[in-house]
Amino acid sequence: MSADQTSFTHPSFGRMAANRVIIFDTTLRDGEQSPGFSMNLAEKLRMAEALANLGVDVIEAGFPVASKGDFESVNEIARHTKGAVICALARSGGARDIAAAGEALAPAERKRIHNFISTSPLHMKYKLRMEPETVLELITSGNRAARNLTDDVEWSAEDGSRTEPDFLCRCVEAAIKAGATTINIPDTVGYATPEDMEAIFSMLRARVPGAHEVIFSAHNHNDLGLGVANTLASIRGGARQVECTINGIGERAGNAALEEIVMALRTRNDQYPFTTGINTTGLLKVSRMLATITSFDVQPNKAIVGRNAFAHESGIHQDGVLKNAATYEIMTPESVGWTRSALVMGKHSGRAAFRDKLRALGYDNMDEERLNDAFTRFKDLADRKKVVYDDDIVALVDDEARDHDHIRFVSLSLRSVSGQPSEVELDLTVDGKPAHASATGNGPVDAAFNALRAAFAHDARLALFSVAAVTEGTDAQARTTVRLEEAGKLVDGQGADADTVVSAVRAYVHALNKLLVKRARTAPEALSV
Ligand SMILES: CC(=O)SCCNC(=O)CCNC(=O)[C@H](O)C(C)(C)COP(=O)(O)OP(=O)(O)OC[C@H]1O[C@@H](n2cnc3c(N)ncnc32)[C@H](O)[C@@H]1OP(=O)(O)O
Ligand SMILES: CC(C)C(=O)C(=O)O
Repeated sequence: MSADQTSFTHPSFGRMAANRVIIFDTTLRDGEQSPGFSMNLAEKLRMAEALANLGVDVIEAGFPVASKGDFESVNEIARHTKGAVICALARSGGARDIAAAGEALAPAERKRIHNFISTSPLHMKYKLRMEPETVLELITSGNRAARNLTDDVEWSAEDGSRTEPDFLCRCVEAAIKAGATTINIPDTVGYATPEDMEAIFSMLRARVPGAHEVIFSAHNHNDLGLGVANTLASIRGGARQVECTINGIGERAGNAALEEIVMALRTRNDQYPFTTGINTTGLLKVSRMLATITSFDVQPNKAIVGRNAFAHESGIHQDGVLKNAATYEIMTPESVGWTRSALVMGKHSGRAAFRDKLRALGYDNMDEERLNDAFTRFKDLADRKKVVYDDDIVALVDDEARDHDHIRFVSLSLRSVSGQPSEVELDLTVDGKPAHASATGNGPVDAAFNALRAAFAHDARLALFSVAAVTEGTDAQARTTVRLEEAGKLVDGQGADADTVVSAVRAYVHALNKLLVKRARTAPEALSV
């Protein structure tokens, strides 16, 4: 079919608009071939159902001659999975392969036999050890045999991108004459460039007799990271079927990723005025299903489905997204199945995101001074902690949000050598005036509390001291509680900091402030001691 035709007729799809691109998913065949990604029958059936529900046009279910398990998988998927064409792979020169494919596909509503053979000089000489004329003969015999079993026949020129152009044209012509209705040109080893792939399809459509009667297909691998780019270029050259896998899994560096191709066509429809049948809001769910089944998660920065794909940490980006998401998002997260963008609070975050996070956590009306103090502490914490969780922010904001701040913690320095008394230098402000003290003690917390007594004399008794982690991980903040008892009154103070000693001092200062407030309520002149 030519790219400028108004429509084309396909044995399995009937009449299709010229701008419709057929999505051929090979997650269960090429994807499953790659080391560590094998799936059992139940898993393949679940994936096949998910792919059909996603709107994939063709599901390549396996290579039936490879094993009884592969045969059974193709056969069961053919029996149970509705809504998509079910496809099976076979070698062009393998009569048993093609017969096995036909038998395995028998229950399918719509079936495709996909046969292939290498056509590049390297593959013919060293792998097949066949002369080109023999390969041409097998192309003819293989496609005839497949066409006797189904009208929907695909033929692939394995290593097609490294095949001599004249010979490739001869092979494609032979395949079409023998009954192939889809011609697939794989960049089997991921060697091609976008320019190569566009030129190959343009050449074939211009030179091969009968080219306008078939659908051209691209199958690109990602060894140079060009799988998706080469696929788009193939479409520009006239391909109207693309072969791809979920999460880009496949041999070696994988295949072109389905989610990336589909969203590239959708997002850059200005340059690629093509449609697919994919329900894009289902992309993340299918991606995660595959990751769960194979126990291989995608990398965080994986396009479309990686956990960072719609996550923003840097303050300038967060500020931009809060003002207008389109400043840093070229598609909506919801369009691919995320519920929302994520503003990740970390050392690169700014005030705009911090304020937005506080609102989300229920701190709507913090005054600017306290917010700035809390933000400063947040940034210090973020410099020390790999991930700052909401609980961390709640803990440190609660510290800053307290009304009673006659005494405020400023800084602490600690010298602690095992077997020797710990030494602490402590700086506070008391009603805005600086207060400094140093002290020693049996351990850093004891020394810190002794320094507190020296900086702000008081008689209260330490009734309780406890420490808990705010979140998981060794870099978690310590949440501490200090209970003071004075004249029968008990007060509890809380503190939080990644440094346990600082957290303890904050909790003690919080308790002291509460005591001072209690005194003020019972004897106003008793604020100072
Ligand atoms: C690019 C791709 O992803 S192609 C698909 C790759 N997938 C697989 O290989 C699926 C799993 N493979 C298998 O189970 C096996 O390789 C089988 C069942 C296909 C063949 O097994 P075996 O008969 O043991 O052959 P083996 O795997 O050792 O070698 C492959 C043979 O097929 C031949 N061959 C490869 N492609 C073709 C072809 N398109 N047409 C005819 N013969 C071919 C090779 O020349 C080799 O023949 P040789 O043994 O005479 O040298
Ligand atoms: C069999 C063909 C389509 C293939 O997987 C490849 O060449 O990469």
